[in-house]
Amino acid sequence: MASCDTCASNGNCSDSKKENCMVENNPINNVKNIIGVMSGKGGVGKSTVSVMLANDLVRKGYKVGLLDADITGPSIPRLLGLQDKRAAVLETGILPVIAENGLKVMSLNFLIDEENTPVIWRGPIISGTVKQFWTDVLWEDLDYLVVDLPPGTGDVALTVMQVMPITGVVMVSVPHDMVSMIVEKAINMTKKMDVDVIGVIENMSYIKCPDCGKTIKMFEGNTEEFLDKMGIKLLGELPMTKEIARDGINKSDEIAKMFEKITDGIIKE
Ligand SMILES: Nc1ncnc2c1ncn2[C@@H]1O[C@H](COP(=O)(O)OP(=O)(O)OP(=O)(O)O)[C@@H](O)[C@H]1O
Repeated sequence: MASCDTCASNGNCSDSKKENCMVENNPINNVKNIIGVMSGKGGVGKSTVSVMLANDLVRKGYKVGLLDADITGPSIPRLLGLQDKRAAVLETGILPVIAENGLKVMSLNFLIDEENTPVIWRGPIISGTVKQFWTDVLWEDLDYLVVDLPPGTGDVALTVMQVMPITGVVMVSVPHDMVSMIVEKAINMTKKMDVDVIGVIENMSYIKCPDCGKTIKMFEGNTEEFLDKMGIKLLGELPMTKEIARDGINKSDEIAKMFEKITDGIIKE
C-alpha cells in the first residue's frame, strides 16, 4: 500500500503527487534518496555512469544500492564483475548481491541461469519486474539508490517514475544533435511526470590525443545552447577513453577525480 510513513519522500511530495501516488513501500526498507540515470537514447553510457556514480557514493561513505532497471539488456553485473553471482530469494524478499565495496546491486541477470538467456517478455511483465525490484528487494537502509534506466521514454521509465519516489534524474547525453533531440524528449517526460532533472552529464564529450594531449571534440552538437534551451545545468563532461570503456570504471585516478566533482554536484542538489 502507498504510505508516506515508509516512503523515501517522507511525505514531502507536492499535493498533486500525493493524490496520484502509486508508491508501494516495503517497511523493511528505508531509502533516503533515489537517483534515476536516464537518457532517452541508447548506448550513450547510462550504465557506465550509473556504476561510476554508485561506486563514488560508496567511496564517499554512503550506503548505496544500484538497481538495474534495464530488464531486457542488463549490463550492470558485467560492468561490476559480478556476472557469476546470483541473488537469493527468501520468503521475506530478494537479497541483493553485495559487491566487495559494500554496494548492493539488483539486476535481472542475478535471477536467471545464464547471463546470455534472452528475456522475451511483454511490457507489463517487464514493468512488473522493475516494480518488484523496488518493493520486494531487501535494500534495508540506504542513503542513495541509483536506478539505471533503459533507453527510451516507454513502459519502464514510466513505471519507475510512478512507483518509486524519485529524488531526481541525471540525464546522460553525448554532444550530438540527434542525441540531444532524444534526450530532450526524456527531459520533457520528467517534466510531465513532475520529476526533477538534477542535471546533464555529457559523456564521450571529447578525446585527448595520446601524443600531444590536445583535446579534440568529435561531434558537432551545441551543448550550451541545448542546456540553455532546456534550463538545465551541466554536471560535468567525461572524455571518450579506453579507461572508461574497459576496466577504468573508477580505477583511473584522473577519471575518478573528474567524477568526484560530478557526484558532488548531484549530492548538493
Ligand atoms: N566515456 C566513455 N568512453 C569510452 N567508452 C565508453 C564511455 N562511456 C561508455 N562507453 C562504452 O560505451 C558502451 C555503451 O555504454 P553503456 O552500456 O554504459 O551505455 P548505455 O547507455 O547504458 O547503453 P544501453 O542503451 O544499452 O543501456 C559500453 O561499451 C561502454 O564501455
